[in-house]
Amino acid sequence: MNQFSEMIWHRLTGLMPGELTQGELGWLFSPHTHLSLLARRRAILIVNRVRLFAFLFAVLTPIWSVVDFVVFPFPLWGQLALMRFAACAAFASLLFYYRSNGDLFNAYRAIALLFAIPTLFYVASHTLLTSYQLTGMSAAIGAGYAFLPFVLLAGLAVFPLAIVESFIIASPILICQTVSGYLRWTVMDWPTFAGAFWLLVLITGVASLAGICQLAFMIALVRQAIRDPLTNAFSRSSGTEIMDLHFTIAQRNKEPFAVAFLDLDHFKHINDQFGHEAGDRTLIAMTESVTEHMRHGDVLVRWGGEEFLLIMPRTMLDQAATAIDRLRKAGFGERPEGGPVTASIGIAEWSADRAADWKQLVEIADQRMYAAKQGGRDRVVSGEPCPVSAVGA
Ligand SMILES: Nc1nc2c(ncn2[C@@H]2O[C@H](COP(=O)(O)OP(=O)(O)OP(=O)(O)O)[C@@H](O)[C@H]2O)c(=O)[nH]1
Repeated sequence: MNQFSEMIWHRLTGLMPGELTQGELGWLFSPHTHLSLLARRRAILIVNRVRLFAFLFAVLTPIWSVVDFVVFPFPLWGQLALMRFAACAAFASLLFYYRSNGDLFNAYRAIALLFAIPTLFYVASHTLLTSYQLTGMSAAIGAGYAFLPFVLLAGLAVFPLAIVESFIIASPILICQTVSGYLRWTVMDWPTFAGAFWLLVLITGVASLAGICQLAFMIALVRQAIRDPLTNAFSRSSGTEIMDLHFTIAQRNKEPFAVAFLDLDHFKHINDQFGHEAGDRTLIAMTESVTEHMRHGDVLVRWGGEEFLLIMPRTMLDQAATAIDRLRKAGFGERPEGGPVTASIGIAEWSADRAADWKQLVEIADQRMYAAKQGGRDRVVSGEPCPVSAVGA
């Protein structure tokens, strides 16, 4: 990127709420690389918003029958009232029976169901209304029924969606509109239809932008909530959530899943001799080095003061030992008095160590870390009863 385009890029990204990092900006485009914690929180939020939407529509849809009753002849208002009560029942079912399980596909299904109800109502009511010759006030109110696709697409603004998601959700409605215009199913003349379609596209664009801004806010908020502010590693509370998630996946899919418990050696000495700030800098340097050299998909959690947990999904015990070896070779930074920062490390893998749950898995890794301390520090213990790898002790 040249200087000018870099400046423009910086200006643009500075406009995003929460000042997203370069990597996070890609998350606004597509959800496929989102962190599992972000995906889970977003799935829950989307389903909650679907239910809120369903509540509003369940209340408002039957109320409008009063207007239909005043302006439309019988049996038109009666038929519309039946459709409205059917739609109301569908919205109420969505409100009462749909719950989030934290899965994104479950959230997409909720949006699809929410949009399907007014779409069916729109098709049925539109077909019915075109069979009547309405004039005056009833024609004006009847025309209002044609606005339903606009309301639906504007409704996208309620959800924290990435660009690709908004596009996928909006395209069936836009395609249906195009087809109905092309086949002259619409009662509008061609220029009016083209103008209305253009407006629909604009509304989709603005609603998608609102959705992206919501997503950007959410990314920034989730980052603040799940990261340790000093080291930028994951905080303990989010670490437990990630452990729970990966343990369940590993158990369900019978996949390997390893963790390493890292505790820096003689860290208190750094604080005592060189002050707390030097200690902080050491922790930051250690985290940066591990983050740089760990595998994509692994997660570093600050478990306590100078204790860290490295979560390694789909990793067997020997593969975890190789990964830890690589991290140790890359180093954990330098002590203020000179010499390398070292760590005592315990590794455990759920099936090899027969851990019943993630807490037990962490407990085993913790015990092995303690064994590494007892064994003289600066070493790795990855199995009982004795250290299998003790380097540089
Ligand atoms: N600078 C800094 N120090 C911290 C932080 N959190 C915990 N500590 C310090 O880390 C030190 C941990 O000391 P110990 O548990 O005795 O561990 P150690 O000195 O590394 O000794 P061994 O683990 O036995 O090798 C304590 O002095 C804590 O105050 C932090 O965020 N910043």
